[in-house]
Amino acid sequence: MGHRAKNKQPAPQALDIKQNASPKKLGKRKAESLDDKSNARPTKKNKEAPKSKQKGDKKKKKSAHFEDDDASADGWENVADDAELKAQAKSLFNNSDDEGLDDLDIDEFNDDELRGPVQAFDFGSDAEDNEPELVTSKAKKSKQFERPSKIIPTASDDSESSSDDDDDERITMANMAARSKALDEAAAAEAALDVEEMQQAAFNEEEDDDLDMDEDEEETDGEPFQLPTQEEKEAEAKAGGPDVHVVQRRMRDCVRVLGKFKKLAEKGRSRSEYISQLLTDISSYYGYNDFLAEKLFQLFPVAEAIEFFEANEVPRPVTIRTNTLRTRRRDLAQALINRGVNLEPIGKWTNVGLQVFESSVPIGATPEYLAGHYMLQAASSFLPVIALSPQPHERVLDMASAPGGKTTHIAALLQNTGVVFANDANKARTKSLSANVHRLGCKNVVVCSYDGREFPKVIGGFDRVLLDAPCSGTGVISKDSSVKINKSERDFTLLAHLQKQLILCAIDSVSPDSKTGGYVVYSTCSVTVDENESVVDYALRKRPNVKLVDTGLEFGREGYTKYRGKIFNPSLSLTRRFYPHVHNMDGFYVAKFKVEKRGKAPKAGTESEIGLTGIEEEGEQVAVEEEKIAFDDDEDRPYLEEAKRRRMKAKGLRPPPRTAIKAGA
Ligand SMILES: C[S@@+](CC[C@H](N)C(=O)[O-])C[C@H]1O[C@@H](n2cnc3c(N)ncnc32)[C@H](O)[C@@H]1O
Repeated sequence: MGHRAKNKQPAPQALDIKQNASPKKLGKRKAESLDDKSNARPTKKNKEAPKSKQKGDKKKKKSAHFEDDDASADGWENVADDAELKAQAKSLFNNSDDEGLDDLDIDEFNDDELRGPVQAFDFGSDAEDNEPELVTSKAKKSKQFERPSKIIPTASDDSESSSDDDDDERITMANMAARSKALDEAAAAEAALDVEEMQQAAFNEEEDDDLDMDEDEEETDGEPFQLPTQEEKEAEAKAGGPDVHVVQRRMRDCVRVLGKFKKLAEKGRSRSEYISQLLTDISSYYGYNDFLAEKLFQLFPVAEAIEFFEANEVPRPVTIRTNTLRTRRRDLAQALINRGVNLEPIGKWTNVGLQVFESSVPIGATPEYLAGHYMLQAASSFLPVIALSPQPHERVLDMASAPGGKTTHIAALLQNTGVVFANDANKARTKSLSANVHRLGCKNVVVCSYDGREFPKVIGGFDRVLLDAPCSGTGVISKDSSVKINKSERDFTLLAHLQKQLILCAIDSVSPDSKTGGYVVYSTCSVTVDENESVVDYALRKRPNVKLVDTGLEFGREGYTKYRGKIFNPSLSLTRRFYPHVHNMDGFYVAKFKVEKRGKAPKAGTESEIGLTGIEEEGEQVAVEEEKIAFDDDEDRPYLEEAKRRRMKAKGLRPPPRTAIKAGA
């Protein structure tokens, strides 16, 4: 267990600077900047709203909102007085009455337990089982919806403190989209430079002073920092590892030096030495295995990586999805408020989601919960279904569906028309799936249990397919910290191949003749490129009859089009990444494909149909492969063979030795 994990017991720190800032933890620079902020200007809210209104009891205000019938257009955040609050509440909750297709939702406290290949799941830990325990406490409230504090000031901190008044506002689900956009923009410049720099450093072990981006800038970042010597490291190891404060300070220093390498680095030390020290400290401080720490670290510019690791130490907001088959969001909100639940609408991007700040009753065991009025579901889990956008009367396949958060969301959007085939390879998990389907009153769901790779042989011709794939769960580490230590390189390789097989089957299960649909949505609760862009890019290469289309999601970072030497189809930028430290939701990835008839695809690079056909690979155009359905190429063969052996084993048969399969293949 890492230092940070060991010291994690207290509730996560919120960004309420006055309450939570600890000079000891945040370090000198941060502490100083916090002192400054203690005299900070009032937030926009403070400025705009009369004091007496602001101090009012939030819960009381909200009750008033739900009672009022006047309509208004905006969300909660800028509300100035009670009348306006009421009007806005009405407006917000009226949206859910529309039951439009944009207000999808889905659950996902479940997904954490559902990750990984079917054999690897912990069948006993169904999240639905945990729901009744979920009582949000007052203490939790201030922590949950605010951005986690950071041990290291970053570029995004700077941009926050220097930009307009909005920046002082806490991050809620409601203002998250706008905040994340601003953060994205601020981080973009740093990211572009820093990622490039990181990548080069990774490929090139030699010191490269030219990578210093800040050489012309005035040096304002303090003393050069000296890495520990070999003797110091040995002494540290002898003493049972470094002191937590030493590690914190060293991490801060390494980030600082890596930001201004030429100015601050010790003479004769390479960038990769600093990165290596930082990675060692990240592993020990946060409790990751070295492999995963590095894999996740590589995803971000240096300072942002620390934000990501910090965010994984903090629980995400508790959110629920209104089941519009049973109730309306404003009615549900009112009912829960009456029970002492403090909540508010999530954001404008969903009209069925509610964020729960505190509750005196277990959110997973209220009469409304038991009556199926809502699903306890992470906000990120709404996203794939929003992207899927199922239309009434369609036939939809949810290929990996247990315990059914997204299935029941799809069913609600279909308004109990059409049909949802809710499949999951894990039969045990289909029990909780069926239970949820019943509880939420979904009458258009067929539950089945096949290996997803058997589709479309089992049944095909769907209007839409959701593949919420089994994954490593690197996006939900705050819920399941075991991921930090139990994922190896081999797991990622195997998972990626299962995902590649499943995605081709998902594509092949869609009818290109669908009048209303013809879409596949691929999602994971993981942030690794192996499980996301690489899989989607593979599908584009193997299925020239598909192209990526816009997900329809209002926020999220663009998917990578190149990563550590890999070049993906440019249309990968249409896919979306979600991060805990940016969006205050679980790490998630969403891609949406349109499936066309085979053989109709134009050649790569023609018109705007990027991704519809093959891509340039090592200078050679990958041809349109009309009938290439089987996974019979060299890339897939070893994985297919391994899968075949596992299937035989599962059936109690003795698989032939690996060499024999190869010979007979
Ligand atoms: C991320 S979870 C799905 C969560 C679900 N979509 C929801 O919203 O509640 C992944 C699921 O994939 C299932 N699974 C694993 N391998 C599979 C396979 N080969 N075919 C179909 N399902 C599989 C697991 O049993 C697990 O329930």
